[in-house]
Amino acid sequence: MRRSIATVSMSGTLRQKLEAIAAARFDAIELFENDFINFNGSATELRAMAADLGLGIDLYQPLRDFEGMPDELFRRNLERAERKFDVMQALGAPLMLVCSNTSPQSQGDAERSAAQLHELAERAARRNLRIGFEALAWGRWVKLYAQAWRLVERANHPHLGLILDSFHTLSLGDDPAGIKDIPGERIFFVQMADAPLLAMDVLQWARHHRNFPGQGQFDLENFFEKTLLSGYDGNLSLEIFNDVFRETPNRRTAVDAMRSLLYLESQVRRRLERLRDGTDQDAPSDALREMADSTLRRIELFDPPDALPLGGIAFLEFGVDDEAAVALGALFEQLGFARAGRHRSKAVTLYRQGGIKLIVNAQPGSDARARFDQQGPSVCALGLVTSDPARAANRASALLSARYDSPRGPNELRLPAIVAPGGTVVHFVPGAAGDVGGLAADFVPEASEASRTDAPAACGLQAIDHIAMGLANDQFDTWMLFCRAVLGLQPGESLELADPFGLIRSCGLANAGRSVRMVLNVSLSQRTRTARQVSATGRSGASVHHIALRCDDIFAAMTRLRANDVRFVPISGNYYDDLLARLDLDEPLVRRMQALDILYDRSTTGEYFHAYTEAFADRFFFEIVQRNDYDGYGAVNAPARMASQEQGGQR
Ligand SMILES: O=C(O)c1ccc(O)c(O)c1
Ligand SMILES: [Mg+2]
Repeated sequence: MRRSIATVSMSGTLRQKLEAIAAARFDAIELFENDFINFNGSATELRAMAADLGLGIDLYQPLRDFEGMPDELFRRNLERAERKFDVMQALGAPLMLVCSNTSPQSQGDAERSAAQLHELAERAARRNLRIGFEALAWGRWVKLYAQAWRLVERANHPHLGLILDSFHTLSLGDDPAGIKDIPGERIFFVQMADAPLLAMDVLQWARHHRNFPGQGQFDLENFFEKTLLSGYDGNLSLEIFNDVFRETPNRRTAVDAMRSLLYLESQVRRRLERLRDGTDQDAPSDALREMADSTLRRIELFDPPDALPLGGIAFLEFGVDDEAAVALGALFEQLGFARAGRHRSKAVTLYRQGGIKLIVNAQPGSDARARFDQQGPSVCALGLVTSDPARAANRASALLSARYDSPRGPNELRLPAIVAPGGTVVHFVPGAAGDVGGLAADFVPEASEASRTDAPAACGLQAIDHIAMGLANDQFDTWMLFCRAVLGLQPGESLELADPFGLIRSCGLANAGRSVRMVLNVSLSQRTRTARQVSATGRSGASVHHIALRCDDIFAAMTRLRANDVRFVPISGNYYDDLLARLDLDEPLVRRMQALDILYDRSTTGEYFHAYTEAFADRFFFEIVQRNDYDGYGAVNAPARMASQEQGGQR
């Protein structure tokens, strides 16, 4: 299958788009007509430019408002088409996309529409070109792929075929199951687009909010599987109209685009293998198993190493300078962390409590220190536990993440590591290497620690429950795809939360075992605290915004943390009165929460107690959580937290 992308999907001039698309190793483009019309060169020049970059121009699109027109308009349409055929021949583009008519002048007479499409295909055939007909979800008469296919069948011309676009099918809630019964060779092109589920006018949704497979909520794996089962083996293409992509640096967009296709292919490959092997939930018929088998033989779908189960967040590493190292170390001790060791050769300190490991890195010349210089104190790296770190890194590389190689001192452990979008380093840590995840070797206990009389007592914090990222608007989709494709996390629901100065969009992701959780937060306003923290990251556009630490008894933990003078975000008394009004809770329990600024949420399965520390250096803060069979992140309480942070005051 040739992997391709429509030029409308990214920012830049046409030349810049093509360069980014080629750099991400696409085979071809769909040339969006406006990009050509506004190009300051001829079709021949564009053809040469694409060829130099190794890109085919596989589709010219779209020709609008064609089928079902009154005779006079039909004649004009044919003239228009002939001129576009001239352009296509000069471009070397073999296929034209005709989208279903949206004009009020079009007539719903299928015979007329089929005859007109036949004539168009006949004209195309004379030039050895082909026509693909696509149902737009808002077409006047043709909205569904089945309707488009009926017209194509009726027109009955070998140079006329069907074009599928997942957006139009899935936005209308139509079932793609019927696609597998269409002869694959009559499907001339396939466009893949995902989208968040939004209750809005379908045209606005389609023109502004599409995104790449794996970034939205459509079931594209099912759609693509059905397409492949038809026997189709043409282009796998992306056609994404998205307001944010129009301004996102196009090199990143192109890499996201390719990653989304590689991920989709690999997921569908596994689905087809399960279908072939009969290991799917519903027992497939022999015929279906046979179809899956022949599809897998016919098409080389991408086959990266499988995502490995993750076993937790092994550590977080903070980039600081000497001064911030002291301040952050002091905060960690207040939080009940013990200084567990100093790095053999670097200005790096390890803090531990329960199963949590926090590393403070102030080593001059290190990448951590460079991150501090750019952004102030921040999480520069994290470790994820997996049984096979090399394999996890190989999957990440296969899915286009860059490798990270740290400079290594004598006898130091080097963990396979990759770079997450925006520069945070993700190390893969072997689960088997003891409870320090193999890090122990790098750190030596400080002799003075053992004899310290002021060493902090633990506060009962056991594990890193989740980390929340603050993201620039154009990083959200990039991170969503990274978390799903590279790390194998699955998203929960996407929510909008009210900060006093704007809305925050928030989506949690977790692994199947729920030992690794990430929350992606993006500010839709420039004025929220999240937005200010994100802008402090400069071009990176992504940084850890808070770190949630889990305990088994939050009342005991909070009492100790308070005794250590940890400063928490104060919560309004009105919040607790509202809790009592909303939920059937014990008043003494609520008053105990109030005394400790503990927030509360309940789901059908369980309960969540949580509290927030004041921010460190206005960059990130900690959340103390207790989870009782609860799977969310207390999002209903985020507005209370954000309002309190803005109103100031402390306890
Ligand atoms: O929004 C549109 O006009 C439009 C054009 C061409 C397409 O392939 C499509 O899916 C939508
Ligand atoms: Mg389309």
